[in-house]
This record gives sequence, C-alpha cells and structure tokens, in this order.
Amino acid sequence: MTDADAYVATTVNTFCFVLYYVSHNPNVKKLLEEIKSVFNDDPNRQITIDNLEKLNYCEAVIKETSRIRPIASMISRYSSQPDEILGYKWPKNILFIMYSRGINNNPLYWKDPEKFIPERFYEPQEIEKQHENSFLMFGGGPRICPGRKIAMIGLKALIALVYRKFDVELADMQAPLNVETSTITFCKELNIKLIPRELKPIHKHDRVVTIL
Ligand code: HEM
Repeated sequence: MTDADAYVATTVNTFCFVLYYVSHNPNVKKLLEEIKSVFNDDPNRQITIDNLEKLNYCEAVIKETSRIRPIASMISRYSSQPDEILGYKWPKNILFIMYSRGINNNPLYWKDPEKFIPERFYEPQEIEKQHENSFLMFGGGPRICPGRKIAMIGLKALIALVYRKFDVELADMQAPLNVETSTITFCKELNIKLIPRELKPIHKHDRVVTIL
C-alpha cells in the first residue's frame, strides 16, 4: 500500500463510519453547532488550519467512532529478544497480534463501551480518566501511525465541508454497517441522503453593504 493509498483507504473508511454513527446519535447537534460557530455560519468560508484546530468536538466524534469501529482492528509486533509476558516465557522472533478493537471496547477500560459518547474525548475530566493504551486508533509506541496528524486534518476538513452545507441521513436507519475486514476494515457500502440546507436569506442590511 502506498502512502496515497493509505491516505484514501484509511480516511474514506473512517469518514463512512463517522457518517453512520453520527446519523444514529443525537450528539450530532453539538457537532453542527461547533461547525457553524467555527465557520461563522458561512458555508463557503475558506477552511484554514486555525479553523480545523478549533473543531475539538469534531475530533472527539472521529475518535469515538474509531474507538467503537477502528479501521485497523489489530496491531502486530515481533519480539526482538526473549521476554516474559503475563507469566509466560517467550523466545525471540514471536509475532504478537494485539486485538486493538477489543481493547478499545473493553468494559474494564470504558464504561458502556457499546455507547457512542464523544464526550469521552471532549470533557477534560473524561480524558483524564482514560487508561494508558486503552485507545489504539493510531497504534502506539515508536511505530505509531506517522500519518495521524494529516489524517485528522483531512477527516475534520471533510466532515466540515459536508455538514456545513448538508444534512446527512442514512437511507436505511435499520441497516447495519456493511463492512469487510482484511488488513483494514472497509465500508463496503453506505447509502446516505444529502439534503442541502436552505441558503441563508439575504437581509436588507447585507444588500446595502453589497451595493456600497
Ligand atoms: C484515519 C486514518 C488512519 C488510521 C486510523 C491509521 C491507523 C494506523 C495504525 C493503527 C497503524 C499501526 C501503528 C502501530 O503498529 O502501532 C498505522 C501505521 C501506519 N500508517 Fe496509518 N492510519 C491512518 C492514516 C494514515 C495516513 C493518512 C498515512 C500516510 C499519509 C498513514 C501511514 C501509515 C504508515 C506509513 C504506517 C506504518 C508505520 C510503521 O510501521 O512504522 N496512515 N496507521
């Protein structure tokens, strides 16, 4: 997989999962309010890095989506030397596969793990409660995903571009996510309705300003 493929495959599939979970959850209101306020209620305003950095609730939505449904369900490492883990002795060159999706959804680390609650990644007191390495969206340690910052920028921009102009509804609210898992989990199909928001009415005052 090239870096370009990694960018498209990871970002696009995470984006589909965001659309799915946001459509199923009323917290969407908070996301829309944040987007509206950061872009000054202007759906055509140019997107800047400063704007994207202010989209903290949007970032929490992306993280909560990836906690419940990470595109990378597993992370692997070879042992470079013999070690003892959980009382078992392991020789070197053993392939360890960590089920990150299981860790992300483990009730030992997350209260009501099946519930979509972006506040887990938004409220400082909730963030403080998190156990180390209990959220592995981008892996961890020296081999942590080097594309994580650009991925977050791309996802936030995509979410802002769509939600500031359209209401998004799933074509079938009963349909489960249609996915296929190999190295990453792909969203095979997601049918949505994009409903353009009404254009902002032009006020008298705006017209005067335009003519001047
Ligand atoms: C939502 C988007 C993305 C997610 C969820 C994601 C997730 C991951 C995960 C879980 C790993 C394994 C980390 C580990 O073993 O500890 C990884 C590795 C990697 N990712 Fe990403 N990734 C994303 C986007 C990107 C993008 C946009 C790029 C490149 C522009 C990228 C490039 C890479 C590379 C090169 C590695 C291998 C790093 C190494 O083995 O040293 N990723 N990613």
